[in-house]
Amino acid sequence: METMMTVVGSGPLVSCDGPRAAAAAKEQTLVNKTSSSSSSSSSSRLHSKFKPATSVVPSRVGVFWGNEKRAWDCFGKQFVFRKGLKTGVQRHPLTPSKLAIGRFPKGVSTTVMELFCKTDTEHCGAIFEDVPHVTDWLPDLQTYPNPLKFNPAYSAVKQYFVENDAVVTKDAVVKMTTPWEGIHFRRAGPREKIYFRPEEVKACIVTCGGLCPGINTVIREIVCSLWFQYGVRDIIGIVGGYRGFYARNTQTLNPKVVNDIHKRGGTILGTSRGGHDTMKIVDSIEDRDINQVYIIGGDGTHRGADLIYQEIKRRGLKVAVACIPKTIDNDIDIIDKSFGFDTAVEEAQRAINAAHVEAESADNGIGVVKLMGRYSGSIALYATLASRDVDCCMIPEAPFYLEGAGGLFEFVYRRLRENGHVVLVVAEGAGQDLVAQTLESNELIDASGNHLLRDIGHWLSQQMKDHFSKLYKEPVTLKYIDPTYMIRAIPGNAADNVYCTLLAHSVIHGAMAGFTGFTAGPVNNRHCYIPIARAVETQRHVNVSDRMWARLLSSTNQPSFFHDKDLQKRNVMIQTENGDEFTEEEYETNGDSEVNGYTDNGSENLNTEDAEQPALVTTIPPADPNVSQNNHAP
Ligand SMILES: Nc1ncnc2c1ncn2[C@@H]1O[C@H](COP(=O)(O)OP(=O)(O)O)[C@@H](O)[C@H]1O
Ligand SMILES: O=P(O)(O)OC[C@H]1O[C@](O)(COP(=O)(O)O)[C@@H](O)[C@@H]1O
Ligand SMILES: [Mg+2]
Repeated sequence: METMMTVVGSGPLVSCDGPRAAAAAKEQTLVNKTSSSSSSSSSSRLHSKFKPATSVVPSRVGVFWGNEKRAWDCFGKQFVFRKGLKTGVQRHPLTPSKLAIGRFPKGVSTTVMELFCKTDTEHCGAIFEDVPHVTDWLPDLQTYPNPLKFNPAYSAVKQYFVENDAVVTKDAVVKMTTPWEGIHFRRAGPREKIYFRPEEVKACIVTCGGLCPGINTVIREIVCSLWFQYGVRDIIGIVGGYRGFYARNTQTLNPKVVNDIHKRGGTILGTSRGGHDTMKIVDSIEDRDINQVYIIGGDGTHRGADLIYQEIKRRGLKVAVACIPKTIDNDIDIIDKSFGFDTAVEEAQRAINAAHVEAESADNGIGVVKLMGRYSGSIALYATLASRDVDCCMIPEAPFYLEGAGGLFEFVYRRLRENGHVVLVVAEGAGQDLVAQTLESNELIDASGNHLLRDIGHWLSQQMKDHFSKLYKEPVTLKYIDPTYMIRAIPGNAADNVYCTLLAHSVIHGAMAGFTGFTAGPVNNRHCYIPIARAVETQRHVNVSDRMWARLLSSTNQPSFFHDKDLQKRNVMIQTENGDEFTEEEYETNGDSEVNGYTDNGSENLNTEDAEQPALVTTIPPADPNVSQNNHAP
């Protein structure tokens, strides 16, 4: 490796005092110019010995990376690809998409290693899903010392810089016998060397898709961190989402402009759906000499960002593309949780509280609250668990039905009888199949191509009113609350603001270090860089077969709405008017399958004129204060 020391103009920004500062300032003016990226590209940064804390298998532990045909080891001379790297076979064009951290016996041959690397699932070890780096297509880029080294705020921090071979495991829980297995991501954080001279950086920020609490905080912290930590002075905002790249003027951003924007909801840059035109966007990036693109958005935005990154790579530009996952629905996989989610759940409490107060104050009060969640019921789940006032929570992942044994009507009837009121939370994507049965098919999409959902909250409320007014003499009092936009159009809370700050720091450190095509977020509470495409490969859903959903079910005691008839027969306890309890099966065997106005074929025995002797409860009896079927006070 050849290293040239070149004197450049004034250093970035940081002022320090004393002899250490003088030395630091001197060092700051030196640029470490490497003629080859073999020591600076992300591949070589991973050349370190990987040792387990305790050696559970008497084997050698190493780091190698490979694709389907080849494998490189990082410390054994016997492996030919090590030699290949030295002679200049850079990561490019043999860029492996994945890097495996493996364990293999001493003296193992290359052939065996190749076998190990054939598939990701081989027992050779863990998978490292690395992010791209600008040196993948520009191998001879210069590096520069990270100015944070001279920043008094950070220089005191021991081991401030993140080791280049630091990875974070996706699965925190591992087996003792195979602790290395599983997927790993590159740990986020500042690197000792950077690939952009701060004076040359022209950064832009764009926000796309729906709103989310905390977007302004992310914008603020990207601007302030670039400015104060790295000395970047040229930062612009792209106005109005992706289409702003080619259809709108830009906005100059500096710490003064963004000073108090974190106290406001929304995004000061504006946002939009649709309008993604990869070529026009990359043309605009080139024309404006932008070399760092920060994109804040959800799954759709990430798909668009990946196309931008691919086109930038195809054109061979020195431009870093970095995303910050934004989704109120918390539906981006891999990362622990998206920013703004906590704030949204907290705000949802206000709506649930209101529904509860209204329901409690009325005779046979029913409160219905609709919360956001297109395909993921995370907000509804967490808001329900947090509240304890909710009797039943319905989410897209858990189908439910209204009529018949084990259905929602029956459940609501029981809760009214027991508690005098009932509170329902429904995620916007829940029960779409049910709504579709009664409303005309109306396949509408928004400008981004997202399906527009039917209004389950309104539909459900109407169904409840119709059902209970037909069935009982006393009608129910139903209040429907739709706080949809209120929970996302607010500023982030304290915890989300701190989280947004960390996200902003993660992305700027990554971009300055030359990484690109990545999104950032915490995995097991450690911030990581994740390839953009990987982050949206799968969508996060509430897993109704895991313990979190079970916790909700046990907290509300709501029906699980299993369709399996046998399961229902085993689990559904039927209570007769005189208080006797039977399983549905026993009840059927006894020849009387009608309970509380419900028949076993799922249809109500309505109090209509042609029903000869309706065995109905025609009024909802007063609440019994000693009976409560859920875990909250009646
Ligand atoms: N598959 C895609 N390819 C390219 N751009 C996309 C894609 N999906 C969405 N986009 C763009 O991303 C932006 C935001 O997408 P959208 O789905 O509305 O919100 P979100 O990113 O929050 O999911 C829009 O400008 C849209 O045109
Ligand atoms: O009315 P809009 O802006 O299209 O937003 C509605 C949708 O936005 C969401 O909040 C999700 O938006 P994103 O995909 O942009 O994160 C959904 O919950 C909801 O269906
Ligand atoms: Mg989306």
